[in-house]
Amino acid sequence: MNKKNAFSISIAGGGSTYTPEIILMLLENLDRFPIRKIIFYDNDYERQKLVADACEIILRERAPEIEFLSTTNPKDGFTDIDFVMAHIRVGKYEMREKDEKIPLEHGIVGQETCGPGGIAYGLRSITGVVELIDYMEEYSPNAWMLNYSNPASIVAEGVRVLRPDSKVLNICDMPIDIEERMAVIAGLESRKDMTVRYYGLNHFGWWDDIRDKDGNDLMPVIKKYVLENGYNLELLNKEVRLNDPDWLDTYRFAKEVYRLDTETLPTTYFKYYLFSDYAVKHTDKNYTRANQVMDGREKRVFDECSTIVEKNTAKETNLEIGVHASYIVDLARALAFNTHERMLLIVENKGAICGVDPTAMVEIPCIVGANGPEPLSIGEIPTFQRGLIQQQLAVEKLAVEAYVEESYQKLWQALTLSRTMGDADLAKVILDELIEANIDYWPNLK
Ligand SMILES: NC(=O)c1ccc[n+]([C@@H]2O[C@H](COP(=O)([O-])OP(=O)(O)OC[C@H]3O[C@@H](n4cnc5c(N)ncnc54)[C@H](O)[C@@H]3O)[C@@H](O)[C@H]2O)c1
Ligand SMILES: O=P(O)(O)OC[C@H]1O[C@H](O[C@H]2[C@H](O)[C@@H](O)[C@@H](O)O[C@@H]2CO)[C@H](O)[C@@H](O)[C@@H]1O
Ligand SMILES: [Mn+2]
Repeated sequence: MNKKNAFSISIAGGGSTYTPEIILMLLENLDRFPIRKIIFYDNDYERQKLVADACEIILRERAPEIEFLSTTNPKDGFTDIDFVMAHIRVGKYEMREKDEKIPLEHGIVGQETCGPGGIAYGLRSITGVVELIDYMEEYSPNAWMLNYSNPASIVAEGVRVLRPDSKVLNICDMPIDIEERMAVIAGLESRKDMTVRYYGLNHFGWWDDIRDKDGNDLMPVIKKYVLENGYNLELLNKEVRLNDPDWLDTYRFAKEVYRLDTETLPTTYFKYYLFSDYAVKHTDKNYTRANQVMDGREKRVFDECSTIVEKNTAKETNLEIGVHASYIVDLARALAFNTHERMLLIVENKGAICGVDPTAMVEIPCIVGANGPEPLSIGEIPTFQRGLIQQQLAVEKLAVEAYVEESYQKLWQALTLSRTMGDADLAKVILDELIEANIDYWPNLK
């Protein structure tokens, strides 16, 4: 990594709906994190072009000194790079829609990262992410990859098994988003005014200690609010997802999840694992989240990019910065400037959570410096959490073993073991439909 000068960034998945907000975030943070070059890399030229053309205009207007390139050529995309920020969606929304609709057709949870759909997505993502790692190591061997391509748990396990020595950090912004909500509930300016203890797998974790900087326990005040409202902030007039009923429901539903264990505060995705009947009943199997995103975020972002390109200016753009982006800048800074910031990352357990497989890829607080993350010890956890983690971990490990060994049997076991699934025969029916749908993406299972 070139520490003396400004940094060079490759955004892999340049055509992502999140790319413009990442660019805006990087621009807003240039004083903390100087940049000399930004490259967009994607394997879909058409999709990336519109986003790239709009971002080129944004960059020209706000930071003309930054060199910009967009490409579908791996050598150009990964040469002379300090950080790869990766957010690819292998199979795009077309395949997300199938991941969601195939299980739902059989009365089983159909979700981007949970249950059979999440496993299907995992088997597609591993190939794409490993390919990016190989490009990075070939053309910029000292670079770090900050990866948030989903499903992060399965991707992290796949990378641990297939590229154990790679400089890849897997991250998620779900806990960040919830912590911002907790800070509002506790009357604080920002989540950075809190120190948290959190443990679990990605999209499958709990907070068991939250304090302000003076060490005061914030759990009681947050729990009191969550018991009635979940993480929905409408009561405080701070809700930012007013146009997004699905997310509002998910944040609100956290109160039901909380009631199941009032010692900890949960992440939202337990709605799908622990209350699957509710989740299925409240999903329209003909118009799932993939359809909502295609008609919502994707349309909004691409329409706005078109407007910028047509007007040849982004001075009045309504594109916004999200929490999704800010977290990656903090992480890149921690690595580049050895800040030793405390951050939640997905890392190998190695004893941090007692009673959980040492090779599990767990999401826990780490101190991040130039050498990468140093995980903090969590210690003993309650039986309820340990039981759930072990079961979900087995699902993720079996999915990766199935991918590596091309094993139909192990993938059937993975689907059967998912808490979202009941019956092994039904798991097999869903698996067979997923195999057919993923013919262009999955290994040939025997
Ligand atoms: N970790 C998190 O908390 C978090 C939060 C939000 C989104 N995400 C993830 O970010 C990713 C992007 O989400 P999105 O909704 O913007 O998707 P999107 O479909 O809009 O963008 C993904 C891009 O990846 C490209 N792509 C697909 N396969 C590729 C490959 N093999 N090589 C290079 N490019 C490839 C596509 O062409 C597309 O342009 C998804 O994986 C999503 O799940 C993660
Ligand atoms: O259904 P989608 O595509 O809108 O969201 C799926 C993603 O949801 C989480 O990310 C949220 C994030 O928590 C929130 O802060 C904000 O940035 O929006 C994101 C997406 O809407 C989750 O952490 C991701 O892994 C999912 O991909
Ligand atoms: Mn996530």
